[in-house]
This record gives sequence, C-alpha cells and structure tokens, in this order.
Amino acid sequence: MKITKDLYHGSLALLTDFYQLTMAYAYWKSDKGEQEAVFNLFFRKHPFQGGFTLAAGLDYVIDYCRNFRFGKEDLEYLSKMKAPDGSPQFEKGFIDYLSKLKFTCDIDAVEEGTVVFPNAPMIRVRGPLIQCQLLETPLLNLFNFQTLIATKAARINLAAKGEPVLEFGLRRAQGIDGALAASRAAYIGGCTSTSNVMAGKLFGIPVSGTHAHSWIMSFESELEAFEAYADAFPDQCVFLVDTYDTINGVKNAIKVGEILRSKGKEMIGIRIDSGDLAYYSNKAREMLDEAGFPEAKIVASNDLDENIIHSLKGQEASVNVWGVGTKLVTAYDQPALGAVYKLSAVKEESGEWVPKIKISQQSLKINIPGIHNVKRYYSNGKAVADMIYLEDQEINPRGTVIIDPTDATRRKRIMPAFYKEEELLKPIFKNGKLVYKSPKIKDIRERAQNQLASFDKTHKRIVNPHLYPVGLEENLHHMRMNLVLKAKQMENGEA
Ligand SMILES: Nc1ncnc2c1ncn2[C@@H]1O[C@H](COP(=O)(O)OP(=O)(O)OP(=O)(O)O)[C@@H](O)[C@H]1O
Ligand SMILES: O=P(O)(O)OC[C@H]1O[C@H](OP(=O)(O)OP(=O)(O)O)[C@H](O)[C@@H]1O
Ligand SMILES: O=C(O)c1cccnc1
Repeated sequence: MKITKDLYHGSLALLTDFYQLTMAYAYWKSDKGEQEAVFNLFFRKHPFQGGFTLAAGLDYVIDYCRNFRFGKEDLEYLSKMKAPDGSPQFEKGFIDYLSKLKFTCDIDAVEEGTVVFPNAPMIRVRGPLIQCQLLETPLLNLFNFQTLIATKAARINLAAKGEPVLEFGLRRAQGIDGALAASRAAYIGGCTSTSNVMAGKLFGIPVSGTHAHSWIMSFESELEAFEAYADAFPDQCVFLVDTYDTINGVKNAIKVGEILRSKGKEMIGIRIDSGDLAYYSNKAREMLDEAGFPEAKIVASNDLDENIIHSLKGQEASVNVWGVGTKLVTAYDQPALGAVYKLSAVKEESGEWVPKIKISQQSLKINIPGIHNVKRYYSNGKAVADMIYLEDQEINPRGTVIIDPTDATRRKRIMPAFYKEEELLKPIFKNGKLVYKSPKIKDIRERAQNQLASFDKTHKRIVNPHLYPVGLEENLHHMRMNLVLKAKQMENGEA
C-alpha cells in the first residue's frame, strides 16, 4: 500500500506538531540530535471501558517511515517561517541538515491484528533523538485512530456473534482520511465489508451494499421499485422494506422474491432501517418463513453499536446481518484512544544505555524505564499473561513474578517452562531498512480473529470485563522502583 503516494502525493514530513520541529532544532543546536534514544508508544486504558484493544495502523506507520524525508517544498516552507521578532524561525544550517536527513531508526512493533493491553509498548523506536522526536506525532496520529476503530469493530463483531457486520460509515465519518482509515480498521476488526468504494480499491477490502429509501421514493410504488431493482440485479436483491410501512414492505419483497424465483433466481433478503428492530425482524422472519423464504436474510441498520446489537440478541431478534455506520467509524462513545509516546532510555557518550524515568503525581503516569520487550504466555492455546521485561534480561524458566505497573500489590507467578510464549514486538525496521513484510489485509483480519479467540471470553465481555494480567518482570519492577525512589530523593534534596 502506498498511502503517502496515493493520498498525499509525496512527503508527509510536515504532518507533525510544530513543537517537534522546534525541539529538533534545539537538539541540533545543542549537538544532541544524533544521541541515541528509545521511545515507546503505549496506552494506559482500554477504550470503551473494555477489556482488550486491537492494534491496527502499522502499515500506515511503515509507509510513513519509508517516506520520511523533507521534500523541497517542505523545506521551502520551513525556511520561510518567521520567529516572533521577524527573523527566520530556523537557521539555514538546520534546513540543510533536514534536507539530508534520512530515516535510520530501528522500529519494533506489534503486528496489526494483535490484542494489546495497557502500558505494554506497541511500538518501540530506537535511533537518533531528532528522528525519534519527529516520529512522535505522526506515529500517534496513525496508530491511535486505527487501533481505536479496530477495537470498536471487534466489539461490534463480538456482539454480533459471528454474523456478518457490514460497515456503512463513510457518510458520517470524520472527513476523507477518517473514513478511509476507519474502513480499513473496521475490516481488520472483523467487519465483512465496507460500503466505501475507495477503501475497497485502496486496501483490497470487499465492498457491498443494498439500496436507499430514495430508490423506493423515486417510483410510484414500493413494489415497482423492488421489481426494477430485481431486473437490474437479479442475484443481489436485499430489499429495503421500511420506507412506508415495514409489514407491507415485507409483503412486497415476498411478491418480488416469488417473481425472481419463477425466473430461477433467489432474493438475498430484506433490510429494516427503522422502528423496533426486534419486533419487525421477528415479524418479517415469520412472514418470510411462511411464504417459503426461510433462507432470506434479514439485515438490520439504524444507529447500531455493540450495546444495541447485544440487546437485540437478548431480545431474540431475527437479524442475520448487521449494517453499522456512524457509531463504528466515529467511535461514537469514545472518539480518541489516548496512546502516548514516551522516552525510556538514552545512550550516554560512554556507550552505556541509561534508563529514564518521569515521576508523576499520579503513579499511573510514571513511565517504565529501560529498553523492553513483551512476551505473551499461552497455556493450552489460551493467553494467560503478558510480561514486560528488560531486553537483555534472562527469564528464569522455572518461575518469575510479574507485577502490575499500576498497582504493585497485584502480582502473578509465571512458570515459563509450562507455557508457550510469543514475543509481541517484531522487528519492522533495522537501521532505517524495512525488514518486515506486511501481511495481506485479509491475513491481518484473520490474525485478529485468532488473537481474539485465544483470550478467555471474560476479557471480551462488553460490560465490566475481567482484567487480563499484564505485569513487569520482577527485575524491571525493582529497577523502576529504585529509580522512582532516587528521583523522589533528588526532588526532596536528599541525594
Ligand atoms: N428492540 C430494540 N431494542 C433496543 N434498541 C432498539 C430496538 N429497536 C431499535 N433500536 C435502536 O433504537 C434506536 C431508535 O432510534 P430512532 O427513534 O431514531 O429510530 P426510528 O424510530 O427508526 O426513527 P428514524 O426513522 O428517525 O431512524 C436506534 O439506535 C435503533 O438501533
Ligand atoms: O445508522 P448508521 O449506523 O450510521 O448506518 C448507516 C445509515 O445510513 C443510512 O441512512 P441515511 O443516511 O439515509 O439516514 P437515516 O438514518 O435517516 O435513514 C442507512 O440507512 C443507515 O441507517
Ligand atoms: O448499502 C447500504 O445499505 C448502505 C450504505 C451506506 C449507508 N447506509 C446503507
């Protein structure tokens, strides 16, 4: 996929916050730009009060990094920027530096379609400070949104219990990229198709759709409209039955279904887009069954989300296919994922890596210092815990303890020898060179399904899910606690 080329016709280097450029300039001025650092991208709380999050957006990150360069027009723009006193904002030497800047970082990241948890790095960037810093805003922009929507889609699909969910969001999405990225992430999260034709073309997602009320209203009668549609698409008829009177609409659909059948064709089904969806779907089911159309599908739409779908299932609604737009692609009840990007280590001139800590009033916000990896342990195919550990730490196969980074009283004993393990961070770039082959989007979607299947259903519950254990390996926990104590002593003037 070439998002940069296809959508933005060139460089995205200026898709960043201004302060990243001012910091880059100041790093350059103070000769710190090439000092190596490690940053982690992670979130602190699952969206939608859920028990899991589904990662998506890496392909966009890869595309961004591969095209990471300041183009001629970007540099012209920057060289013309003025400081408040009217002098150039950036010295010419810095503009020259940017013109030669090449992406040379190492990036390790979770693959798209991986189930992820708070505090564990989803992306780890190691490289010169300036580059790491410049990547903060775009990486967050690209990863936050798609991860949010993939998670929303996964929740909606879980509520639909394996029945197809068609994504209908384009018309209510947040602009062009909001729509395209959402359609992509929704497919990764389990949707069957999108109504967004451009997303179909760009990403290779299946495209599908029914028809609108306007089609019906443009004819003298609903029956004529159904007949005309059946003439045009004898193999693809899903009749929208609620323009005037839903029960009468179902009767008309049955009439045209019979005409189609006399020609050797079968209608696919009907769509209900208003009213009590439990009541009307059950009525429609009875009528279709009685008329000899037990195979006809009932599609429901109208401001659906995981909660309404869950409720309709509880009411034994006879819906077979779910059309979901607005609340999916806008992540209506939580429109942003709060992932952050934090410095966790810098390399001193001596060549030694020094872990970095930021003390916060809220213990929840104290970062995890050092260079980490994340292991997921499985027992009989089920994920049992994730462990964040220092990259060069040997793990004792006979047993270690993981400690919740937000509450040191929550601990879990891990016996690695008894578990299968998966390293979650995969090498994506080495010294700026891409070493990862992005899977096809349908394989990403399948990975998401398999990942979700490996978690106990209690973690996937829509309301009040059970907490999945994620913890720091004990040595990392102790190192962090020591750094916190030292920093507090410094703060109090004790050191
Ligand atoms: N049986 C049901 N249980 C729970 N929610 C339902 C049920 N039937 C429909 N809903 C949901 O209730 C909401 C109904 O909203 P609204 O009153 O706007 O729909 P409507 O009566 O069809 O009107 P409109 O034609 O303006 O869409 C929608 O979100 C719909 O998905
Ligand atoms: O409800 P959503 O989940 O966003 O799904 C997409 C909606 O878009 C269409 O409606 P339209 O734009 O014609 O408006 P309507 O809701 O008034 O029918 C369609 O009939 C769905 O109701
Ligand atoms: O194809 C459909 O039925 C459709 C597409 C977009 C929005 N609402 C419905």
